[in-house]
Amino acid sequence: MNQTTLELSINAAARREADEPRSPVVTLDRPLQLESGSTLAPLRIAYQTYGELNAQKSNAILVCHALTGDQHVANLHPVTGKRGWWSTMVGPGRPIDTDRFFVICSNVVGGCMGTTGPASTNPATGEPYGLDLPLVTIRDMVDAQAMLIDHLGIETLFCVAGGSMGGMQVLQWAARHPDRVFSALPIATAHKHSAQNIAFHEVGRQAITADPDWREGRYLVEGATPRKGLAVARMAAHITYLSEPALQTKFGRNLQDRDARTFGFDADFQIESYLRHQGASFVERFDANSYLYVTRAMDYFDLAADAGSLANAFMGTKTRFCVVSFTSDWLFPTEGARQVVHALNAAAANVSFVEIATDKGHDAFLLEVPELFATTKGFLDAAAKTRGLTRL
Ligand SMILES: CC(=O)SCCNC(=O)CCNC(=O)[C@H](O)C(C)(C)COP(=O)(O)OP(=O)(O)OC[C@H]1O[C@@H](n2cnc3c(N)ncnc32)[C@H](O)[C@@H]1OP(=O)(O)O
Ligand SMILES: N[C@@H](CCO)C(=O)O
Repeated sequence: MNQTTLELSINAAARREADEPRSPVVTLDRPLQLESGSTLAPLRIAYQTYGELNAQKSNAILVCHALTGDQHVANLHPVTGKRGWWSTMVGPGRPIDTDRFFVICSNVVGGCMGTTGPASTNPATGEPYGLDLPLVTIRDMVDAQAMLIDHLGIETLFCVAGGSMGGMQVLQWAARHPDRVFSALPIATAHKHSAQNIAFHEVGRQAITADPDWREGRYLVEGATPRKGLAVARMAAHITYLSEPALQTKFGRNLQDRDARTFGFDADFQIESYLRHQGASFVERFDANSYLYVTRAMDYFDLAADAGSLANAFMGTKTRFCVVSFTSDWLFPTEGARQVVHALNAAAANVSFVEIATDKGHDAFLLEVPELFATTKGFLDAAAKTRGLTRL
């Protein structure tokens, strides 16, 4: 995406948001103090809300998005035109029921859908930040969200929920703001990024920075776009979101629109064609520098190291937790979820744990998995009862 296209996309989002009164972008006066020691100002946060905030402001659910997600949880996406990434989960009568709850989701700091990120204008130069944006962490993402929640006048969130990197934010919220999180639903996640996951991220980043059109991160200023590098990064990453049985069932060794092998390097196999499609469509909706920043934020995440031990991170918490994992998720395996559950038990927290049997892999949290819907609904219903939340 060159600068013009990116601006068109962001402007399209802004135009759409202007049409929708509950889709604002807020510019906060207070600078964001980053974990690195730098500050970020002005801080722009783009967000979406669904449902109504009750008079007591006690029914707010913050949904945290994953690596390449954004605030468009349950509405049509302004760039792709597709339905929101969790529209199966969030909406009237859905497990996260917007007839009952007020749902908020903001684009993370470092992202590319309206919140301050590397494509935003650096006030010091008048040009896109590029790599001059300070590094951001999961904690910084959460601190920015806390500023948004303050701005909305909400003291305590009824629930913070999310999958993958969204789940990291859930854990960080519970550890950093225990009094502001009544319940927490971390899905397909871990308290730290594993060596294997850092390795996959590094492959993706190398693909981007090796693209001559990356231009040391100045591609927006220089009118280029590292499309090939970003597409390859996505292709490699996308494999990790699926599972071997799912790939086998979906594609096997089937040929793509061919009766016989061509004995060349075209996308002979369906799986090759599929990955090329995933790479090409990703480039249309995501910014390469954002990919560097947000993957790096995940790499640095390590709640146990920050707190001395994982149990310390949650000691004394009153938040009730439901930790969810998927049997075929090899990116965030169940073992990582168990470590979180053990630490929560050691911290005497109120925690339940659900491992869902599925062959859909890591991205199961984005798909129609009835057990995930039932778990989410059951957890929220029980928490709402404890909280004394009645219907609106
Ligand atoms: C918070 C967040 O995480 S937001 C970001 C989440 N969104 C994404 O990650 C988007 C890309 N990821 C995906 O599509 C993920 O696979 C999922 C899990 C979200 C969706 O999974 P599914 O519904 O099973 O879709 P599937 O993986 O089969 O992909 C379907 C796409 O592949 C295309 N496709 C399928 N087979 C082939 C093939 N042989 N050759 C080329 N393209 C193919 C389809 O046409 C479809 O394209 P479209 O998305 O442009 O309409
Ligand atoms: N496929 C999702 C989850 C990755 O962890 C995304 O792109 O954000």
